[in-house]
Amino acid sequence: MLLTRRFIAPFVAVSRLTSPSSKTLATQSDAHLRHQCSPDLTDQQSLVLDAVARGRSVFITGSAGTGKSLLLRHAIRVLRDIHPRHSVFVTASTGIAATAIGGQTLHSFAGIGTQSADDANAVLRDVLRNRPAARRWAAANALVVDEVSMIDGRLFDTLETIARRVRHRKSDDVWGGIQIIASGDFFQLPPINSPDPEKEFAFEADCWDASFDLQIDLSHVFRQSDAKFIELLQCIRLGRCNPDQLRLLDQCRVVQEDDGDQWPETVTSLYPLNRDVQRVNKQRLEELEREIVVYRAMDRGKNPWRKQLERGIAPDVLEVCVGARVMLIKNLDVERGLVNGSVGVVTEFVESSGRAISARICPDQLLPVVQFDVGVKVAVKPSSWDVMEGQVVLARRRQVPLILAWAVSVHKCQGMTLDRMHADLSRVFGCGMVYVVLSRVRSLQGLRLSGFNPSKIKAHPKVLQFYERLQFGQS
Ligand SMILES: Nc1ncnc2c1ncn2[C@@H]1O[C@H](COP(=O)(O)OP(=O)(O)OP(=O)(O)O)[C@@H](O)[C@H]1O
Repeated sequence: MLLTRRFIAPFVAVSRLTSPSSKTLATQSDAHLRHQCSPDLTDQQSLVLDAVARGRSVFITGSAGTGKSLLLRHAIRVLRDIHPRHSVFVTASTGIAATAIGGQTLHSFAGIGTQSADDANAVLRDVLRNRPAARRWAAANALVVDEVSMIDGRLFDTLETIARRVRHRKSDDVWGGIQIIASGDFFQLPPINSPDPEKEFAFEADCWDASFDLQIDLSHVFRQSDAKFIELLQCIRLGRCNPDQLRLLDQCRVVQEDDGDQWPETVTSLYPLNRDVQRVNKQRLEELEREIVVYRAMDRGKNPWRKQLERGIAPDVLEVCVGARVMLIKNLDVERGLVNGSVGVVTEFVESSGRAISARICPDQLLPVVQFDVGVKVAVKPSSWDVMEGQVVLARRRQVPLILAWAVSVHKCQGMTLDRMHADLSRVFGCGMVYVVLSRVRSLQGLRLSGFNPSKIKAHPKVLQFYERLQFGQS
């Protein structure tokens, strides 16, 4: 399922690859593909990797859980194989998303800080004065942009203008010839404070269609397997639920004294606001009345990169005790089910052997042992989160990859898969948020709701139109 613009037949009529180097690129990529296209990937996912390996620019979209993030990781590997490594820049619209894929924010890559992109010429002047930023633009052969849905159309156009002007000696093409791989779902979280109502979304940018050889809407949902639940989520995504579907959601409502066994005691609650998350976790931790072990993140690097890490998923300070519900925030061992979002309970602390944990993170050098709900028990060692520019590590955070799991914020749960979840929707606002929340959980059986009101299921009309256009182009 794909929209074609310059992508008329497989890899025909693509105007970008006319440079002498393009043949080399194709040969390298063919060899690469035989190696990379794992049989586990769907046809659509393989098609994307094939296009990426052939130097095409691709927009990857799809419902929650269709494998966009997994595919993007594969695509980054392909890009690093086909281009000189220092010329591949991995970015995302937010610090959390950027840190999750080992990149930097799009703003910091571009050298535009967080200022408004209203005046492309003024921004361009700033970028040209900012030598490291101008060098990055000049050096880039490929630019990855994750969570592109959170970038507004005016900024997208401004970035394209910067790329073309900085690189005019290299290429007059769109984005100055940079291969763009963007990923995101416009039905999920929208841009914040878009300055121009005509260009609220990136797909409204003048250069949007010209930017991509292939725009693909991934259709196979992996996170859920129950067809009824998948259909319900699709309807929520589109902002249209029928009465039968609303009844299904109604059955998930939390009733007082409900589910006496383990609901909602051991279940993660999702809240839109951070202050609710902190309040619930603090209260539950205190109720345990056990000795608390503190883990402080160990950072290196300068600002603004350090700041990006501080805004990321790994906490500055993690406080846990025996009995605390915790959630993994990294994929530790996918085969054993220890993935981003796996939850469990801290059962004990053990002294680390060797240098498994720095005294700067935990003076007593204790590791938390977690009994995960998937049945695996492990002593969790610190992990690293990097801010990368090309191949260079700009900043690094080391921390134990856990957060308290009684409550998690909607923004932090992006990309997570949860077996059981209680969602408090009373403070949900805007389009897409109900969908983001509900699409984290694997099954309807694992879902409990409070504060739900059908009027909160909303999709933006422009987004609906854009996806209709995608479907139309794909038919
Ligand atoms: N081809 C595949 N075969 C098996 N599992 C897959 C495949 N592609 C993705 N998955 C799995 O599906 C789950 C969801 O994938 P992923 O997180 O990449 O989806 P996503 O589209 O980025 O979701 P979201 O929009 O919610 O962030 C993950 O557990 C991932 O490993």
